[in-house]
Amino acid sequence: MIEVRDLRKVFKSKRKKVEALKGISFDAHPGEIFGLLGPNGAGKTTTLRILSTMLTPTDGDARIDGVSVKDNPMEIRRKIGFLSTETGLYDKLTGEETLKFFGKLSGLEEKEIKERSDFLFSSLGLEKDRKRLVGEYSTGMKQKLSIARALIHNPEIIIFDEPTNGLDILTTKTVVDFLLDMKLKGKTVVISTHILDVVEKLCDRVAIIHRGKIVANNTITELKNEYNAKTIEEVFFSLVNFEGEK
Ligand SMILES: Nc1ncnc2c1ncn2[C@@H]1O[C@H](COP(=O)(O)OP(=O)(O)OP(=O)(O)O)[C@@H](O)[C@H]1O
Repeated sequence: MIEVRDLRKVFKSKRKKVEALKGISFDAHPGEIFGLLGPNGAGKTTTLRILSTMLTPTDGDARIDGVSVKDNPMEIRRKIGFLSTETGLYDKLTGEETLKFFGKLSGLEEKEIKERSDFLFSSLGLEKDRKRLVGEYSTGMKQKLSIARALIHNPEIIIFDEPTNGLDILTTKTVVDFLLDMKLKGKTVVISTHILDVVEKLCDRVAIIHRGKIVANNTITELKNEYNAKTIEEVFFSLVNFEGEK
C-alpha cells in the first residue's frame, strides 16, 4: 500500500523558485491501479520520483507498506519497480543479458532470474527477441524491456511514469493488458499519464493533478457522476478550466 501525505516540493535555483508540489495526498491499495492524470508540468513526474526515492520531498512524506521514503530509501527501492521516462538500457546487451544484469544487481539467484525472465518475455510479447541486441530493438520493444527490467525482482509495488507514451496501439494494448494482470495478482500499481484513453481502460481510481495540487480523486465512475460527464476527458477539461478561471 502507498500512503502519500501532504507532499511538497520546491525546486530552487539561483534565478527562480518553482513550487512543483503544493501538498499532495492520496492512497493506493493492493489490487488497484491508481492513475495520476494531469497536463504537462502538473507535477506527476515529481510525485513519482519522490515515491521512488529519486528525489527527496521539501515537506510531507510518503509511506510504502509503512516504510517512509524519507527515512528508509534503500528499503523502498527493494520494494518497488520504478519505470521512468529515462530508464536506461545498454544497446550492446541482448534482452536476455539485460534482465540477467539487472536481476543480479537486485541480488537474485540464476534460477529466479531465468524464471522471471521467461515470465516477463512471454507476457510482454518479447519472447522471440530475447536473444537480439537491444540496439536493434524498436521504441516499443525497448519500452517493454524497460518494463521487464523494472520488474525483474517481482516487486509488490509498481510505479510507472508514462508507461505508454510514444507507443502504437498494439504495444499500448500489450502494456495495458500486462498491468491489468499485475493488478489481478494483487500488486499496487501507480501510473502517471496524460493519455485519457489509457486511464479509462486501466485505472480503478484517478487523481487529477493540476499546478501541483490534486483537484479531484475518485473512481472513474464517481468522477463522471460528480461532474455530470460522459468521459474522463470531459471531467478533465471541466476541472482544468475551472482551475484556470480562478
Ligand atoms: N529539476 C527541476 N528543477 C526545476 N524545476 C523542475 C525540475 N523538475 C521539474 N520541475 C518543474 O516542476 C513542475 C512539475 O514538473 P513535472 O515534471 O513533475 O510535471 P509533469 O506533470 O510530470 O509534466 P509532463 O507531463 O510534462 O511530464 C514543472 O513546472 C517543472 O518545470
